[in-house]
Amino acid sequence: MGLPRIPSYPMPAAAELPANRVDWTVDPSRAVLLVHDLQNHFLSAFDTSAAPVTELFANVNRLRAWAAEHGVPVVYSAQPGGQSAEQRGLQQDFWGPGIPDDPRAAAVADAVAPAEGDRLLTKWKYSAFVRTELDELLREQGRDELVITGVYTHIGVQATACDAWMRDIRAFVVADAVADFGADEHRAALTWVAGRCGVVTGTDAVVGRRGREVTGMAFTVERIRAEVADLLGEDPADIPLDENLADWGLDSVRLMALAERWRAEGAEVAFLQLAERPAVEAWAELLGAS
Ligand SMILES: C=C(O[C@H]1C=CC=C(C(=O)O)[C@@H]1O)C(=O)O
Repeated sequence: MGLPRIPSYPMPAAAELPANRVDWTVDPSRAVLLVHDLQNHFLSAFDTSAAPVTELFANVNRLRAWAAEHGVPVVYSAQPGGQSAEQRGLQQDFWGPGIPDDPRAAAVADAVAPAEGDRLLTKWKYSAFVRTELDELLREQGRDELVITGVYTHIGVQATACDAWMRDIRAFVVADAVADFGADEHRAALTWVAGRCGVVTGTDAVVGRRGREVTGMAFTVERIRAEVADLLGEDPADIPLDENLADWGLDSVRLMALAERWRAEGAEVAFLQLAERPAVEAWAELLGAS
């Protein structure tokens, strides 16, 4: 009993996604991003250095960056370790004792760890709505769309998407930001969601070129400074050119948002390069700014 060993399998590509029955598209002003159960215990069933987990982490981080850029609240669900048989209920019959009483096993994987301001839900059942405050949280914020990422596609992800439908909340399952016991279960879950309760989409389609129009503007020191100022809610004139922007509150999620935005415009710049020397002048050099 317990989790299977999951062999590596390729993440589905955009061309392989099932046809959706409805034509909803994600609206950042209505959406909440859910990172579902990406805890070390559940990920230990995979080789986390291989597909689909490598893509899963990268795509969840792209979505987190998109969320930071568009003011989309981010919610993490996580089950507690060391649950009693009573707390486990029927989960005990299907999966045994679950997450051990070990903080490392219960922690969200470092690669996608929550950022400051993200909400954490303690989860008890397959659906992230059951015995949690997810429903209230959406309603409090006047939001009715849930963008779902995490594991496992045919268990909690599918159950949460279905539960969202019961509550008239539009679920979007991001096909390449979820992972499963194998390619067959992954595909079957996506097909069921697309036909019965939500929309199946891909990371590119959510973050893609939708949020911010490609400006076609040349990179200049002033443009970079203005974008940094905009992200930090500061006046561009106050942003120093040669100081470490981490000291100005530029965290890794915002940094990812910038890398994502500039890459969408064709700039060959990686998050790690920006993180290495986080200053306007250094980035201007990287971007070949005039
Ligand atoms: C990651 C999930 O947890 C469930 C799946 C397998 C084992 C479980 C457990 O042992 O608690 C969970 O019920 C999910 O809801 O998809």
